[in-house]
Amino acid sequence: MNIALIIAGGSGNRMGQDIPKQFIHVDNCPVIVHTMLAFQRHPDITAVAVVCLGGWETVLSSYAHQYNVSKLRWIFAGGINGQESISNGIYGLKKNGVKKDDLVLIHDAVRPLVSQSIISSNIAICKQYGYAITGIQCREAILESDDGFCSVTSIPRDKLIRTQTPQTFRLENIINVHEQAKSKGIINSVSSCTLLAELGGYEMHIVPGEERNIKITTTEDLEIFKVLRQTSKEDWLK
Ligand SMILES: C[C@](O)(CO)[C@H](O)COP(=O)(O)O
Repeated sequence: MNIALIIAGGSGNRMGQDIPKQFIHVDNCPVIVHTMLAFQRHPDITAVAVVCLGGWETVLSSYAHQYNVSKLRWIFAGGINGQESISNGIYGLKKNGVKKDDLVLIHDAVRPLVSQSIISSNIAICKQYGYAITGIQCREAILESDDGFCSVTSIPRDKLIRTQTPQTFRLENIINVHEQAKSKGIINSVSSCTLLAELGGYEMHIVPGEERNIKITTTEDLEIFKVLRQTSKEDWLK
């Protein structure tokens, strides 16, 4: 089985809206539903699971029903940060009988423009190498700053990869990573790939990402999302 595990545990403070960003409507459909439908449409995705912000589970279920997200099978409780939310999701899958060799595509709820080809490549690369991380070459010059106002250092961009999601693992492997993190007291890693990097010793194979696979963080991103939907090559988006 290939399971999309969508992480929607965040409250979206940076958006400055009353509604968490994953539940904001764009073109009459909540962002998280756009995201679930992207996975639902992929023929190799067996099921969708969502790690949901507390108090929004019923809303999510009724949206899934309303928009016919028939592959949504599990909703798990969100954690206090990304690492804990992912952990809740993978242990939830294990408890619900997902097999250790099954693939888990961990994806941000607020990346609704993930393409069918990124999903296909994640599955293929994970099957071949064990760990698939979507990423995109850094094109900008990068400065390092402690306060955001002043910098005296730049970081060479040639080797820098900006990570996106999905980040894909066999269930057994990602559970093992979280077990190790627990035993080492690592509790606040920002993503699965940063956790693997902190633990060390993992070869994370990069799946080419896309600029349009944006993470909706600010109200400006919402505007960008609307425009990108209209100019998409993927017909079902329009
Ligand atoms: C996983 C991620 O999208 C990789 O770019 C990113 O780290 C998620 O960050 P957030 O803190 O959940 O917004």
